[in-house]
Amino acid sequence: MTAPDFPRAPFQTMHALREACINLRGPARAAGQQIADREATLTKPAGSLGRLEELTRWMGEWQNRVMPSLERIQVIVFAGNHGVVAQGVSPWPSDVTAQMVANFEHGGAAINQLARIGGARLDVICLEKLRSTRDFTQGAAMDEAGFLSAVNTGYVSVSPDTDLLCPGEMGIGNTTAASTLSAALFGGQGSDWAGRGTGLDDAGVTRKAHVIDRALSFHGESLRDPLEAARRVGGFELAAIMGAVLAARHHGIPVLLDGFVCTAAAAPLFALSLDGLDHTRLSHRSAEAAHMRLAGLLGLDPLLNMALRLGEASGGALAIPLLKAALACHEGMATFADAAISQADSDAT
Ligand SMILES: Cc1cc2ncn([C@H]3O[C@H](COP(=O)(O)O)[C@@H](O)[C@H]3O)c2cc1C
Ligand SMILES: O=C(O)c1cccnc1
Repeated sequence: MTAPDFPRAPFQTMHALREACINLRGPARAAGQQIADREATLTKPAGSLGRLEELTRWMGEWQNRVMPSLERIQVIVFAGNHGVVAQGVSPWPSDVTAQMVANFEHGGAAINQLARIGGARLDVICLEKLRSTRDFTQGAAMDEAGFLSAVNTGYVSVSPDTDLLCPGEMGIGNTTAASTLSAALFGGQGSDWAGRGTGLDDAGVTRKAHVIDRALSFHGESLRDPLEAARRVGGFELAAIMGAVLAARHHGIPVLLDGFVCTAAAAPLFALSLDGLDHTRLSHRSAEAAHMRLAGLLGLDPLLNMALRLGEASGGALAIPLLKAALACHEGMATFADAAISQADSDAT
């Protein structure tokens, strides 16, 4: 578990970042067609491996490979702290963020186990030495320099030769940032987006909803721009996730998004460009109530429904074996010709 050496920051200005979010490469349709053609020859009724078939095609189209690879998988957990914790939005103190980073480093967290099972490398990256953002009910969470630095850190943490990226986060208070950012991007009020996070009771959820409403009215029209919304009511680790997901797009790396916080962090890319998350799949449906509201708005259909509500990239890591299974079938199955199996009467299908 090592932090990579960082090359020069790719985005010096908000304008440069915005351009990079808008000028996106598309999928390699020719590779996808070849994958579909091979799939049709494999010894099974057409379409019978359901979403596994679609996942293979998706990986191949973004990797631009007729035979996709899952040799090099990167799980990256970005850690950051949140000034809005001062408003009583989490049952846990901000100190837990650093304590969990130490736990990641000692191999004791859920993500250590799940990344190992998935055969993935795990990087843990602390943003701003875990200095808190500004309380966004009273000002912008980040200034432009801090926001860009976090986006750049996320961007350069993705190795261009990675086959699959699973981004995740650790940051006490960050479900409030995710809810506020979701409301800023897609509308609605605090009560539409506030959930229990790490275990708030009903009174706590009501308080959290009011905090979100106060932030929305404080920032007002400035939230109309997705990057401004991410800077004003997001967080350092959310900005880094956005940077990492953008880097994956530029390098042709498919991405498994995690739960509510990770999905909200990536959502500005969709708000800036409707195809901005086409290289991602949603690994799972989080138990955080607003996750499915957000997923529906983004057009993302979760692969797993395991009632996880953890973060840390846990859902993404848990779904890696599904992708490996899809690939194993595509790669290893015999064709009808190889196995000398008669095919269905095409008039009857
Ligand atoms: C021990 C512990 C480990 C965690 N791992 C992820 N989270 C998750 O919970 C936090 C968000 O929830 P809220 O907004 O309610 O604070 C984030 O750190 C998230 O990654 C954890 C939380 C705790 C307490
Ligand atoms: O779904 C998530 O991302 C989530 C839910 C609860 C706590 N932390 C993260």
